[in-house]
Amino acid sequence: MWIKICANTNLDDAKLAAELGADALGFVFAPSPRRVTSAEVAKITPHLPSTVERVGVFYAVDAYEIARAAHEAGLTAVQLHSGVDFALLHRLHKLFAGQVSLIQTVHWNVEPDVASGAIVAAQLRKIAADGLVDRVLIDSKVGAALGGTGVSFDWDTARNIFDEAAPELRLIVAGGLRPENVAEAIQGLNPWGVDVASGVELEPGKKSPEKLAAFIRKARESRGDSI
Ligand SMILES: O=C(O)c1ccccc1NCC(=O)[C@H](O)[C@H](O)COP(=O)(O)O
Repeated sequence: MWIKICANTNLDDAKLAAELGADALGFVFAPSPRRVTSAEVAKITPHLPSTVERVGVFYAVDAYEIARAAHEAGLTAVQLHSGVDFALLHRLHKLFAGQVSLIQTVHWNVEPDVASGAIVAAQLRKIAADGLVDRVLIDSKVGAALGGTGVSFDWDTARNIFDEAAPELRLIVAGGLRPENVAEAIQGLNPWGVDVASGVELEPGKKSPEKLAAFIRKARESRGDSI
């Protein structure tokens, strides 16, 4: 089970998450109460174990801007978090030349009258057919908010879609995960990975050591991973 702890803003939280066994740490460059700059992240990443992925979360902005930030901040992966833009993905793939990996987010709109299941399934099929990225993060869209919402999407509907739409993709579940529900998400959706921001916080931008430890332990236990 791949575990990403997202929206880190300071060295203490990032080091603790790595010590507790996170596989990846996220830093939000998109507009957010947890937003960081590449200069701030550059002071954190040199102190992290080299085995831990450092993921920058970006909205679709200019490819060179993303590449500059990734280089300055010492990122090993970029997560594109505002719609699927194949031209941008291909530009970044070329610029990074295998040095920085790409994760594409697909949003599940939680509004009850939106056919989110069908929309997500269609996007997954297109991403799989394009063939450039194999890691796709599914996150909740709540009104205009695209991340850090603390809201889960409809796991019951998602279950069949994840199994059928694009079995070749490595799916990462996000949106409203917490220590109390991460095992249920893993057992119900069988994702390749899980991702959390607000569910392990004391307040926006500050992690709770207890929640971090509980989240990572419960995610690992639910798959029978060694802790
Ligand atoms: O976390 C944010 O504040 C955020 C804001 C805008 C875009 C993305 C953001 N986070 C990206 C992530 O990968 C989060 O882990 C994901 O949205 C889940 O958040 P949460 O529901 O709070 O666990």
